[in-house]
Order: sequence, then C-alpha cells, then structure tokens
Amino acid sequence: MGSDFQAIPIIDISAFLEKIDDPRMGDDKELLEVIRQLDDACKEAGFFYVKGHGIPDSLVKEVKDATSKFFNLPNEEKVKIKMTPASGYRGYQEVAENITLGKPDMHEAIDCYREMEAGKYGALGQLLEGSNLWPDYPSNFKVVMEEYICLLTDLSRKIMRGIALALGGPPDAFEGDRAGDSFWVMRLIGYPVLSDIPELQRTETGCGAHTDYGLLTLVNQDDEINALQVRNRSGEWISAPPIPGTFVCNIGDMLKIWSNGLYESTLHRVINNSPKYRVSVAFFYEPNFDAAVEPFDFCMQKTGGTPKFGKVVYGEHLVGKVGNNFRY
Ligand SMILES: N=C(N)NCCCC[C@H](N)C(=O)O
Ligand SMILES: O=C(O)CCC(=O)C(=O)O
Ligand SMILES: [Fe+2]
Repeated sequence: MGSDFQAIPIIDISAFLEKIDDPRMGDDKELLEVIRQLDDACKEAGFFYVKGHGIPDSLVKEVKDATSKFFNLPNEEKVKIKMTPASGYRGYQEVAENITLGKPDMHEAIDCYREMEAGKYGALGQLLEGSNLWPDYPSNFKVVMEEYICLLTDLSRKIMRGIALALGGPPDAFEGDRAGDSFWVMRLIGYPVLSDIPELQRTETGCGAHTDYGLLTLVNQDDEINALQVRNRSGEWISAPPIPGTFVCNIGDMLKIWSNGLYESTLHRVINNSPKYRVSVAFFYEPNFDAAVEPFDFCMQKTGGTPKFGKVVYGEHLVGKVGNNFRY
C-alpha cells in the first residue's frame, strides 16, 4: 500500500453507469478501470468524489436551495416540524440538539428516513416508526426531496454494484436481503456561522468526529465552503473541499463488516470556520433494516480466512446510534 492519503481521489463514473446493469459488462475495459479506482479509493481513504454521476445539476442545487430557505425561516416556523421520539426521530432539530462524542454539534438539521409500516420490524423498528415531516415552505420542498431520494437511491445501488465487483464478489452482493430494500436516511444540514451562536451554547465543531452507520454516504455539499475533514491513518485531518458537480462518497460501518475490514468506515468531522452559513445534504444508502451483516466469504479469503467482526443486524446498530444522538 502507498503512503497515507493527503487528498480524496476523484472518480469519473460516467462510463460505468451505462454498463453496470448490463449482464455482459464483465469484459468492458472502461468499466473495469472505474472498478479498480473504486477499489483503490475504498482501501486507501474510504472516501472519494464521484463525478459524471448523471444527477442533474439543477436538482442538486435545488435541494440545497430549498434546505437553505427552510433554515432561514424564523424558529417558530421550523419547530412546527420538530423531531421528537414520538415522531420516530423524523423532523427538525435545532442547533446543539445532536450530540457527538458527548458534545453538542453546531448544526441544525431535518432528518428523514425510509417510511415503514407500523409493526413491520417488531419492537426494534418502533423507535423509527412515523411519517417524515415536511415543511409547508418552501412549497416545492417535499416534491424536490422525493425526486432526489429516488434518483440517489438508484445511483447508490449502481455504485454498490461497482463496489461489490471491486471486492471480488458478484455484482448483486448488496441487493436482495442485504440492501435491495435500503433503509435510507437523508439529513438536510445547516451549519451556522460560529460567531452567530450564543457563547454559552457554542462549541467549535459543526459535527464531531464520527463514522457513518451503513453502506455508502453521498454528500451534496455547499459549493463555497471548505469544512468537511477526513482523518487519515496517521491521524491527520485532510480537507474534502467542495468540487462542484461531484458528490463526496464514503463508506459506512456495515460495509466495513461485510468486507471484513478490507474497506474502512473512515472518521470525519465538520468545522465551519467560515463567515458564511453552510448547507449540506447527506444521503445515506443503507442495508435493509433487518439485514444480517457479517463478513462475506469472498472477503474473508482475502483477509486471512477468519472473520474480524461478528454478525450485526443493521437495524440494531442504527437504533443504538439514533437513541444516543440526542439530548432526550
Ligand atoms: N446517520 C448518520 N451517519 N448521521 C451522522 C451523524 C453523526 C453524528 C452523530 N451524533 C453520531 O455521533 O453518530
Ligand atoms: O456536512 C457534511 O459535509 C457531512 C455531514 C456528515 O458527515 C454526516 O451527516 O454524517
Ligand atoms: Fe458523516
């Protein structure tokens, strides 16, 4: 393996997207080259930018604009869709409500999850049961977000086919019972200017160091502000500056387990030290809520033959995290 990463690689997936659902893709040179780049990036950084992803720029921008308009509303308007345990942890949370490493985060957010029928996952699913809460203003909010979720779900599924091949598995390794019915999460996030936050409430981090919980995260970040940082193996914080037209992608905890540690879920954090409000929209493509996650045989063969992690049910991992993220 080369030296520790100092920048996040950029991968153009346009040639790959057209072919990844084609059963005859096996010997396509361009496709194999993208898969090799995915493998390198996942091994070295656990983070990469994707360009050539096919999601219209206008939609990518509209999602951030609608988010920013919502966060600009007066507080009494925003709390109309307040997140509570009773709402299934869906809805709006104020600055400092989310806790990471024991400290309040300097961000506000709307959390949405895939909707599920009451009782579908028994007692375990109860915590997250509920309907997503959408604001009345801006008026196109729900339509724009639902369109975006639909396109990002399909894009993520395709990238996961590439990652399955990169790991040496079958292309559909993450479909069916594993992530064919992804329990996706979307977080619309706003990071205020630090000096605008009352001193008594203020900490220095927008979002403290964490790993993501599931398979693959796609971040649609503010085009103007450099605030996302990724930790390399030597413990240095490497910037992931905005690159217009790309998503920042990173690996979650469940992919670390499935790959038996070949791919890591890399620590990252957000610090908005800029004089401007930062908006970012994170889409988390996750396993099925009830997916049983344990190292693939084809990954164990490459990593000494023994499992490095025991079996985890994704919903248990998620509920354990969400239940501890907030101040109630
Ligand atoms: N669904 C995801 N990945 N959300 C990321 C939030 C990370 C911060 C959270 N307080 C934590 O400590 O995990
Ligand atoms: O705001 C960002 O750029 C990333 C946010 C993030 O890491 C998260 O919500 O998990
Ligand atoms: Fe994250």
